[in-house]
Amino acid sequence: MQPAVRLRDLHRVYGARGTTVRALAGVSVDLPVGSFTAVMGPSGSGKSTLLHCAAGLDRPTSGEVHVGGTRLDDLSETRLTLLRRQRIGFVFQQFNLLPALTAELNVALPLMLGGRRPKRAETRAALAAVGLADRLGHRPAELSGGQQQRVAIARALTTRPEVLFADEPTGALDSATGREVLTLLRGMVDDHRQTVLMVTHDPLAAAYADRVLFLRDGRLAGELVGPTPQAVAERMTRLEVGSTGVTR
Ligand SMILES: Nc1ncnc2c1ncn2[C@@H]1O[C@H](COP(=O)(O)OP(=O)(O)OP(=O)(O)O)[C@@H](O)[C@H]1O
Repeated sequence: MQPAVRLRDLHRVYGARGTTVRALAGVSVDLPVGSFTAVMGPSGSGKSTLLHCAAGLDRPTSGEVHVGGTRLDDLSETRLTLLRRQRIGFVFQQFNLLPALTAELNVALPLMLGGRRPKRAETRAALAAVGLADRLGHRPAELSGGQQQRVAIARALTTRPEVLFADEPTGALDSATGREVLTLLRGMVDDHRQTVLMVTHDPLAAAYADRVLFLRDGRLAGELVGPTPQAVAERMTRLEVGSTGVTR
């Protein structure tokens, strides 16, 4: 079966002559449909760059990115924008909700941008699914951080994306709220066979995934299948000792 995401020999070099940074130095990996994968590694190891290239938010310098059967890295900007809207969902650390819009309208927005007039029942069902049926009319400033992240997840889910890309989705949340968000992501994979790729610094968060990919200096430096927080933390400690990047 075709993987949800296929990355082949991805390289990403930033900057020009003299001051170049090699953020990705040849990453190849497949994400099976209906899998939850976490990406970890020391600071500067290329995690966000990998996620952005895989999601079509950034273009690799060389290599191939496939989402479903579509090759992304050589699409025109217009077609890439359409594909992102229709087939990819995003959740970021800082929620990225529009402050002037209610929760309900924030959730409806991707469908509207896709040229559809969303049914009220649809957006309400998405908010109910993340436990926010009673917060439809609230604006982001009237919601807690965890509630805002749940709105962002509901928004990402309304288009039923093939792949959800999450960049530190629990980074701005306390641990209890973070666990709720991770349980929602886990449920998307288990109940709806969606595919999730999540960058995180937190071994507890990574342990919600089926598999953890470790990056070091822009390269894959191993993986853990069926990760436990302890095993992830141990592997991270070893990686940080050997990394040439800034460690934390
Ligand atoms: N737009 C850019 N221009 C120049 N260099 C960049 C750019 N984006 C990232 N880099 C560099 O590429 C490398 C990888 O960055 P990236 O953000 O992917 O790392 P990361 O593993 O996500 O780090 P962190 O855990 O600190 O968020 C770093 O050395 C970074 O400084």
